[in-house]
Amino acid sequence: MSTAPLAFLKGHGTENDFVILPDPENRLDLPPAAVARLCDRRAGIGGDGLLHVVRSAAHPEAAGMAGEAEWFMDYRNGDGSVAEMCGNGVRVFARYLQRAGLATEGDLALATRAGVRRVHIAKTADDGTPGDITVGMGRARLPAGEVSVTVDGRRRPARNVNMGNPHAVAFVEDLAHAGPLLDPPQVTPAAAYPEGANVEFAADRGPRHVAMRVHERGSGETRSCGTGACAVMVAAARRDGADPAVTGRPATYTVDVPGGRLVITEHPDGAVEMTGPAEIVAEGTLDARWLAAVLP
Ligand SMILES: N[C@@H](CCC[C@H](N)C(=O)O)C(=O)O
Repeated sequence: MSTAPLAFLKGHGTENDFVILPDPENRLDLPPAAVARLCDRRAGIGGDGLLHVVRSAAHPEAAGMAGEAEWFMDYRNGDGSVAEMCGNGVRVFARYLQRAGLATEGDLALATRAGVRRVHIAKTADDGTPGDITVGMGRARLPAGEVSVTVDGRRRPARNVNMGNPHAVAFVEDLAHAGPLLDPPQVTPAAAYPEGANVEFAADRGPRHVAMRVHERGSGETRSCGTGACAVMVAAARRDGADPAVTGRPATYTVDVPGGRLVITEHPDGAVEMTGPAEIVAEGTLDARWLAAVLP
C-alpha cells in the first residue's frame, strides 16, 4: 500500500482533459482500476485520460527511445486501458514539462508508444498567454478495405485511418446525426479493428474546414481528440482530391471540435502536423488515505 503523498496536475487540450502524474523514475504501479479511479469525475480527480510522466530510460516500453527523447508519455484511457498515442495528450505533456522547467519554448522530442514525436512550443505572448504547440504526428496509414459505422440504426460508410492508434471516420451532413454517443458506435467489419476503434463523425463547415464529434475507445464521447482530428483531416483530403501525395502540395484543414479548434497540415511526404493549445489548470497532492485505497 502506498501512503506517501503524490503530486498530480490537471490539464487539457481543446477540452480533452487529463490527470497528469509526474513519476520520473517510474516508481508507480498503475493498474487499470487505479487509473480508472483517478479519472473518475465523481470519485477521483476526473479526466478523459491519464498522462504518466516518466523518463524514457526508466520505462521498459520506452528505453529504446531514450537516446532521442528524454521523456515518455505513458498514456492511459479513462477506463484504464493503454493506448498507443494521444495527440492532445502530447501537447498537454509538453506544456507540463515547460511549466516544470523540464523543457523550454522551441523544439522537443517525446517518446510515445507510437514512436518519437517532435514537438514545437511557440513563444509565450507578451500578455503571458502560452504559445500553441505543434506536434509532428507521423504518417497516417490507411488500411485497405471498406468499413462502416452504425449509429442510431443507420449504417454509414467510413474511412479506416491509423494515426498510431485506430480510427474510423464517417462523414455526416449534420453532427447531430451521430446521436447521443452514449455507447460505442458499431464498426464493421470488426476484424478491421482487432484492438477496437475511435470513431469520428465529421461535417463540412467550409472550404478545408470541417467539424467533428468523437467517441473514443476507452473514454467515451470526449470534447476533442487530436489523433481523431488528424484522421478526419486525412480522410477529408482524400475525399476532396487534396491528397498531398497526389497533388504534390501540402493540405491544411481547420478542424473544429466541441472543445475548440485544431489546425492540421499533411505534407507531400505524408508527414502530418497538428497545432493547438494546451493548458495546465491545477496542481495538488492526492490525499494519502484515498491513495492508499486506490494504488496497490
Ligand atoms: N484523446 C486522444 C486519443 C486517446 C487514445 C484513444 N482513446 C485510443 O484508445 O486510441 C487524442 O487526443 O488523440
